[in-house]
Amino acid sequence: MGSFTQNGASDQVDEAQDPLDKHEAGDDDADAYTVQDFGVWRVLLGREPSAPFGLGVLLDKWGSVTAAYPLLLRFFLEIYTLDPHMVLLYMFLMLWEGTDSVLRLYVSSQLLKIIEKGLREGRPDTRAVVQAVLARIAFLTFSAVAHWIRGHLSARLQSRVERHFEDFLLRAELRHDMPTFQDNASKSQASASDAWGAFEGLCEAAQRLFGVASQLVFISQQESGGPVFTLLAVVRPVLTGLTFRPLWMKPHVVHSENVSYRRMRSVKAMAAAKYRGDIILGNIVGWMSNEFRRARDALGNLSSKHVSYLYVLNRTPLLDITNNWAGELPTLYWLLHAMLHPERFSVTSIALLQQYATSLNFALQRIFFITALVSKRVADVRILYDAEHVRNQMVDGDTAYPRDASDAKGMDIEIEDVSFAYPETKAKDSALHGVSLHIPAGALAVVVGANGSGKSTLIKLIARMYDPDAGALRLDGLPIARYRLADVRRAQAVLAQDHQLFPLTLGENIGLGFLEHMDDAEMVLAAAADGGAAALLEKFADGPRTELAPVTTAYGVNLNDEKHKALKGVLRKLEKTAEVSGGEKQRLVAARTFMRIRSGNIKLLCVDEPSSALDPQGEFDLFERLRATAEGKTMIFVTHRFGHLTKHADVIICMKEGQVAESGTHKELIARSGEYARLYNVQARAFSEAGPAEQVAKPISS
Ligand SMILES: Nc1ncnc2c1ncn2[C@@H]1O[C@H](COP(=O)(O)OP(=O)(O)OP(=O)(O)O)[C@@H](O)[C@H]1O
Repeated sequence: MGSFTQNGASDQVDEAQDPLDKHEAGDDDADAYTVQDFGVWRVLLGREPSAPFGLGVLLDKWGSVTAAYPLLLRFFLEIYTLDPHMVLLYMFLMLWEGTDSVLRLYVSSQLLKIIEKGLREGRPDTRAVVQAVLARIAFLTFSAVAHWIRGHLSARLQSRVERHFEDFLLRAELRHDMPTFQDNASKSQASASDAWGAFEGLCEAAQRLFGVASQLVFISQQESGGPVFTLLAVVRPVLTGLTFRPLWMKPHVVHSENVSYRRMRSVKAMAAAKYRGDIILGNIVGWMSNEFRRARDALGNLSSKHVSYLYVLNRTPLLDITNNWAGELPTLYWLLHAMLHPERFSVTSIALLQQYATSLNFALQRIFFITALVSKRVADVRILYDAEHVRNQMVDGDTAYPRDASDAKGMDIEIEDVSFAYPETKAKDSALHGVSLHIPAGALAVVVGANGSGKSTLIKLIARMYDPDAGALRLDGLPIARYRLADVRRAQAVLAQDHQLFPLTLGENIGLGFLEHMDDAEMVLAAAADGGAAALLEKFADGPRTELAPVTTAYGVNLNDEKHKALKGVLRKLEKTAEVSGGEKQRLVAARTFMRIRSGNIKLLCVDEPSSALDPQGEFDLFERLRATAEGKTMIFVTHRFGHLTKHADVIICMKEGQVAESGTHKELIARSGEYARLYNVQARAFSEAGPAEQVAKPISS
């Protein structure tokens, strides 16, 4: 018999053959990759240009950097215009810090030379020593001050840049229509912090390049340095840099196939607060401990250290040996030089040569590291700007709605042979197929039908959240897609079952229905009363100014000591969230719709079962007020309850399996004894079979 569990974690350290193995690199497969295991990790390594010592990769990356020049120019100009003075000063200080090493070398070489001269002549030149020491102190002081100023500038500039790109990304994302938003491929992977990372990283790369260039020039011109020494000192860092190919620089995918490791992780995840109730009630504490221990024992010595670390361990020691030998070249040069020109040699020159070699080695190694990062920074900038090129899948129209200033208060809706499947279920079952119906302006339509029959989908198409795949949907005689989307939205109010409360005040949550009067306290309170939320507002001390779920910024650190009880108390009171019940939330959302109806622009009101959590009286009151407030406008109510609404309906549309099963008035549909009558009778029977008390709520009779 099959099992649902990954049982026997202990005997499953060795896993079955990975099905991905068969994708191993083939010569003609552009996307090929190879599979390697490191500890508990399986790494799929993408193919890269093969070149000796990674030189090809390096050139390739620089190529991509130069190709991105126009984009980088835009990026820097955009940041520059945020605060030109601050940006220029920041960049100047960055470059200045780049010369830090060469200035350090210069100052200490001067000091060493003066000391040596003093030692040789038997009497130190006090004046020169004092001057050199003062120069060194001045340089160190200036350096520290420059660093301090840059730290301050960096904190401000970073926030400025991040906010600027947060705004950019927010605008790019907010303009997406529903299908685009739901399409994962259109989601930007960029973040505002990447923007700052790119700016800072690129400035740092320039700083390092400047620093290395100045060191190379300085050292090659020194008496105790020279071009040959400079060349030899460069060999080791260049070799190390070119052979430096850590995992993070390679295109790769990491995952773990190890059942024991995965089991350990999932049991550990089960300790989270949200599972605690189920764990206690299910009495599975003992099982969890045993399972964890079994998995732990099965893993034995297999390493689960970060895969980057394990990857580096895997490389041949020959590279390290060669690099270390290359590092000895400057020493060999000194020895040779000392043997050939013993008169030119001194302790100072040896100290200086050593300093030069160390400094160059460090600076050049940093350059290779930074170079690897530069191409990532450039890619980040590209991804950032790509966010604005995502095209909406729905095309906006250019006709104003309404087309004329007619007195018609309602919206005429014609649907002809419409079919539609949700983007993520394309090619599978359609949510609607061959739907045709007509709701005249000012009519009250009630849509009924079983779960999943397509009622909400119909509303979503009328509200142009999606476009039909086939057929025509006309508003006031013109295809909906011909109208400007913003105009259509302004003329519609949709109250559905899945609205959310925003992390704003209660008043704002209502006021958002009519932006121009959002701060009109009187109007907000009146809308709250219509939505049945007036009593709720009074419940909170801050009334409409209450924030239910304030944005949380507060946190405390190291407050466990008794001494910090007061601070802990303050933290507990800060940014406290408040709760409302499901029914109260629906009342607040309904109040927002009443606010929207008050805008005076509404020609269509769609109400899609917004009352699932309301008590019967609340639901009755809500529907009555909605009908009264939207009198004369077209109204579409989606409901499962056959009650007072169907009595008032001009047309009832009965949906079944994505199609209109039938439509007509209540009387007509009951007389037809079709799907509507069947659904109606299911409810009616429940009432007629119940006792007399329940019969009070009996549905309307035919
Ligand atoms: N966002 C979505 N993505 C994919 N399929 C969806 C989505 N929303 C609805 N569907 C599917 O479309 C079909 C019609 O759903 P719809 O929500 O219109 O039904 P409904 O009649 O309003 O149902 P209910 O009475 O349960 O609210 C269902 O098969 C449903 O699973």
